[in-house]
Amino acid sequence: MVEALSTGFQNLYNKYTRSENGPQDDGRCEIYIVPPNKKSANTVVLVDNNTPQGFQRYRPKARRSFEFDVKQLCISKHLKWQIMRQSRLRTSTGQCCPICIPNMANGNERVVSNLRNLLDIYNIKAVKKSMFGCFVDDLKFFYQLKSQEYKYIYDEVGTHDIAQYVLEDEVVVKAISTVARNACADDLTDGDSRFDEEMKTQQANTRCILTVISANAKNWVYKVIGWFTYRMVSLLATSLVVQPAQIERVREAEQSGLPVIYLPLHKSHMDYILLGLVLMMNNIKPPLVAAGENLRVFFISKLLSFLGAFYIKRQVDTKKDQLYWSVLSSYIKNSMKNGHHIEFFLEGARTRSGKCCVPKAGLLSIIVDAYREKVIEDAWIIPVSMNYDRILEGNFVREQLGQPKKKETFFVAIWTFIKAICSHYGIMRVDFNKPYRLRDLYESIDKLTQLENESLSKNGMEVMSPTICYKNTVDRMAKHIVYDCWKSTPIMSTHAVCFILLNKYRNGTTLEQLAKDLSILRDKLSQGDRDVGFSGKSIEVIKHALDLLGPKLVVYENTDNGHFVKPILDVSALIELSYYANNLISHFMHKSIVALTIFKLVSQEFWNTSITEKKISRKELVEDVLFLFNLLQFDFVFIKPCDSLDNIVEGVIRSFEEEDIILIDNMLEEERRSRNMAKHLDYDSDDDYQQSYVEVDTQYRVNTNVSSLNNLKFYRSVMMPYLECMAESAGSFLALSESSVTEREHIQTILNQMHENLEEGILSYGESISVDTIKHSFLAFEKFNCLQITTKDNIKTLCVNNQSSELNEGMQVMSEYIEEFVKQIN
Ligand SMILES: O=P(O)(O)OC[C@H](O)CO
Repeated sequence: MVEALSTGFQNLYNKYTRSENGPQDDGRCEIYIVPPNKKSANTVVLVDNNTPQGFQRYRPKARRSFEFDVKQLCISKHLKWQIMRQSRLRTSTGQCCPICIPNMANGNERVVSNLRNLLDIYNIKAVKKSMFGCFVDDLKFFYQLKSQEYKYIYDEVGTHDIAQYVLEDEVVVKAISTVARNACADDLTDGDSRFDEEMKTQQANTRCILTVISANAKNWVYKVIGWFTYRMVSLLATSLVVQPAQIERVREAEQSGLPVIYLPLHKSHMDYILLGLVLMMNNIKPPLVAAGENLRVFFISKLLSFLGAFYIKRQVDTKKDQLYWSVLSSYIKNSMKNGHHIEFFLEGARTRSGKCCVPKAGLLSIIVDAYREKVIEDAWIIPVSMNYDRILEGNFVREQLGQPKKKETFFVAIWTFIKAICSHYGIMRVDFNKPYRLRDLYESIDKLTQLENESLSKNGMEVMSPTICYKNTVDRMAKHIVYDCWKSTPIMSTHAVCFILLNKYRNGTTLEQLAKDLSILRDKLSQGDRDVGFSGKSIEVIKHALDLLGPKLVVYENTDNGHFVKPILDVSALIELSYYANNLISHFMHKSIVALTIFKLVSQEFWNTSITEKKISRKELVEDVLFLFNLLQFDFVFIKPCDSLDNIVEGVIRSFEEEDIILIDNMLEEERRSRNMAKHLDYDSDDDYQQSYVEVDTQYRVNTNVSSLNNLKFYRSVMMPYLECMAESAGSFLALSESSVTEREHIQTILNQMHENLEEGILSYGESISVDTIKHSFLAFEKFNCLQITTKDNIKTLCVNNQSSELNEGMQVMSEYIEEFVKQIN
């Protein structure tokens, strides 16, 4: 992979001609070329004409003209959202992949699904209304819930509890003796007695690890806490929405006797609470939940453990921490074997940016191992997404701006709870993707990995070892699961409103215009088989969303021309707004990447003259899209392992044809046909024939009319903040006087530089300031061989100058290449 990336980049490097924006007199490189303020007919381009030299400036004065008052907030808090009353055909989202799980895939079926609000227990017919009122009825409902069996929980069943299984596990026993042997390797003088002593120490260690890891699920705690959580969620949210059809599928999977692996995308600490509550209220056995050790705080840790939480280290080096890893693996495997379901977050931590994070495959590999080692016959995979109009945590702005994460403590939790019940959070929604078998996904992805290995061997390249093959397979499985889940996540009202405001109306618009845009967006989402977490008239939806977002994020004022809505454009507000807007990136990311590339490929004169179209080469387009996919590989999962770049580009081009951005061409159809034919020949023919086929480069005709241009600009703006951040990061290394710098220090330098550039109007998007993306840029540059990262005593050091100074040159090219994407065209 590393080699493929660096070769790809080397090719770019070789053919690259330098941009005009090289280093300035003072040796610093100009980071940005600022866009022209080209005003268009339908005001898609956001321009402030008062700013000098046509720079875009988003530095608002503080405005406090928000209309909502306390009374209105109270009304809104108790207003039941109409959503559950609508019985209509909805897209059955979260279907299985038709390529990897063909036996379970149903295409884009639509189902009659009457969404249900679980907070309304009378409506869902969970309990009959009694004369004692809802408080007693709720209690009765939770008391009557089915008691689940948790037979192998530590300390509960005496000698045959799960701890014994783990302690007797061959792998754990081996790990104990290996660690003991390693520990006394430097002290051989004392012989066996020293080793025996060390064995005892490691056995005690194993028990300690197990005590921390083990969950202690208890039925009565589930019921009491379930009831309490239910009351709490009723206070915070207007509704907790689920799709009954999805719940039925989960129930079927759960009753099959196989373990169920719940894999939610991680947005909030509410995630595990909501998932448990939803399952419990539907009499489905809740899973054991892998929780980070950061949640082991006074009282709460015990409580969560009674609710099935097992605590794991946030980062485990499987080689250095061999004992820990073996105990954890054995605990999870034995739990599954003994009838437990498991829940964990593939992303590892809550998303700080609103979009999904690139998954980590560690825990998934334990599940796959269990299947391969025949500890379990198979398992059900259920990707889950929890969606919130507003998250309880408030926002992650501090962390995105480089401040350390606040530690979880008992008092912080209590304070968050008190703050939460004084506020309101709109709709919460839990969606379950269609369950599928672990075996099916594993076998399909493994086949792909084996094919790749075969092709490496055919081409005389070094083949992957079985360990690397297996690692790749599990990595790909994790990516596939997260990609599918993210793509099928419903869009909430706040997500849609923030998205439109940030990408179309940064300078504000009327409420009516916003409602029109929301209706268009709803149609587009529905055409793309995306579900939305709201219903009703667009104007009401917007009012609901604005109410939740509040005056710190949006200005909503009465003007002579009616109601005017405008996002607050200071950095903190922009980062928070983009957190919500980023939920839609999954729907627009491919179009955005292609739009960014088209802008790069068309030449300068294209925008100034009266030409009606401009041809661009498909080959170059695909190359640039590939470059962007690789550059942003630590921020996004762009592509499922079973899909191809070609397919994705082709899909975007076809939809750009429908939108008249790319002009339909008869020749193009011809070329498509011959390309498809060539593809088939590729599969069927022998090598000699393949070599004789020479692909002709297709030329796409880009339409230059105003509407096409504005659509392109809109799509481009979706991913632009990420590219701006990458460009800032690459540029920062060129201004570096030292050859190496610590990661921490350099992140701060980049953040300062970005704030300065934003102040001067050089940086267009305040939300591009993100510590996450900066860190990911370092990793990407390392893959491209432009940067070296070394870690010593947990301190990361970045180095751009090696002895041959090739790295620095690489970074120069990298910076200039990214500039080509972020520059704005005259
Ligand atoms: O987002 P983090 O880093 O606080 O991690 C959240 C995880 O749920 C911890 O289990």
